[in-house]
Amino acid sequence: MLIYADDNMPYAREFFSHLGEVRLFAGRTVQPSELQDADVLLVRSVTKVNQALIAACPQLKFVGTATIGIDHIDREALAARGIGFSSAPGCNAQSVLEYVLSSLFWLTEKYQWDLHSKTVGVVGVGNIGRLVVKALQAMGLNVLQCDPLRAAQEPYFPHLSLQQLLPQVDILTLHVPLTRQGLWPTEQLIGPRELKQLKPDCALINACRGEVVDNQALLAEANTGSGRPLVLDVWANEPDILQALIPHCDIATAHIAGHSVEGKARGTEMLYQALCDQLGHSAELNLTQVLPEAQFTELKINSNFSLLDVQNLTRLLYDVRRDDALFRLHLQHKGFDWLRKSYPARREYSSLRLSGTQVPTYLKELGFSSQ
Ligand SMILES: NC(=O)c1ccc[n+]([C@@H]2O[C@H](COP(=O)([O-])OP(=O)(O)OC[C@H]3O[C@@H](n4cnc5c(N)ncnc54)[C@H](O)[C@@H]3O)[C@@H](O)[C@H]2O)c1
Ligand SMILES: O=C(O)[C@H](O)[C@H](O)COP(=O)(O)O
Repeated sequence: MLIYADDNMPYAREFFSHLGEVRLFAGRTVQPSELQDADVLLVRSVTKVNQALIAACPQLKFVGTATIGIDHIDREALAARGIGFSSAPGCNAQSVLEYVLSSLFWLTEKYQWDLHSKTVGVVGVGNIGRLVVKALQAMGLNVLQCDPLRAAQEPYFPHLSLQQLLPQVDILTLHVPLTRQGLWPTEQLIGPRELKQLKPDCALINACRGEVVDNQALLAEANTGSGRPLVLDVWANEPDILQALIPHCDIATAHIAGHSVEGKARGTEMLYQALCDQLGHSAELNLTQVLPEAQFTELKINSNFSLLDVQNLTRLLYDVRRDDALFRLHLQHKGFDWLRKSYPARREYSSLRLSGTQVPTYLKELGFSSQ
């Protein structure tokens, strides 16, 4: 069996070699003709699995994407050929939460906010949005939620429409999939009209998909001197992004919010399990067997630890300013995809075990583990 895997998919050989021959390919630039003898195709978000690619692979039996987003996959075309499919729902949700928290803590310091007096709007309350809501509420922030699909199914879900939510929030964070059809499409969900509905100083965080926000509208607003705090991990038309937006961003990164060591490895593991299920094999390897030891693993929390110390604690694991600095330094010469490919390791909060008799509950809600 020939298994083709994106060369940016960690541990692909470790997980899949006992099932077949693993060959690696460059995800962004691969041509369908390079994959024509594939039985299994394992991609990330940069490979478009469309009709042309599927037609070029007559033996294809399984396609997996080690990502949460599936807007690059033509699932109807896969189903029409009876090709098995799996994505990796939730694999990097914690990683995105940590990106959002680090960004919020930095904005708080930069603008000297009283974070706990802020109201945060979370749009899209699925795997990631739920973690964000839980973490912010645990720290005592006021959180408003917008998710019409959940509202339609869950009578007690505290949904506000986008129009109700926008004028009320001080920080808006987006966690929707990119969709172009259906009752609630998200392409350009935030455009000129929505920007006007926001408070002028409401911060905007986009770590879902670039096309969910009208990038030209953001630039037009920024060029008026609006000064709206901006955190952009994702951009319209990656990797050829609207570079004029970068100087207006407080944090600008290369679509790496989900790229923690655990987040990427979990994606590979989820595909491995899905392929084993399809083949009727039992899995021989799991995540804990492949993850390297973290550089530090234990920290004692004393009784005088307070909410004000959370920022310093989280910075031990991840400070988004590192990724912002790399982006501004290297984007021009090395490019968007180089930044993603050579992403330095970052471990999730759970890699640090907190000890002490009084580890606050909110730290567990943020994803830290305790003894
Ligand atoms: N930047 C990154 O590295 C990164 C990492 C992971 C995921 N993502 C993106 O984040 C998205 C969300 O991830 P997730 O795991 O939470 O997905 P999910 O499918 O679990 O949740 C998405 C939620 O959005 C809701 N939704 C859909 N349309 C909506 C609309 N018009 N308005 C409000 N809510 C709407 C859905 O009902 C769902 O609850 C992914 O689809 C992916 O594109 C980005
Ligand atoms: O949808 C996702 O899971 C994320 O956007 C993912 O982290 C994107 O990373 P890529 O697959 O492009 O490496």
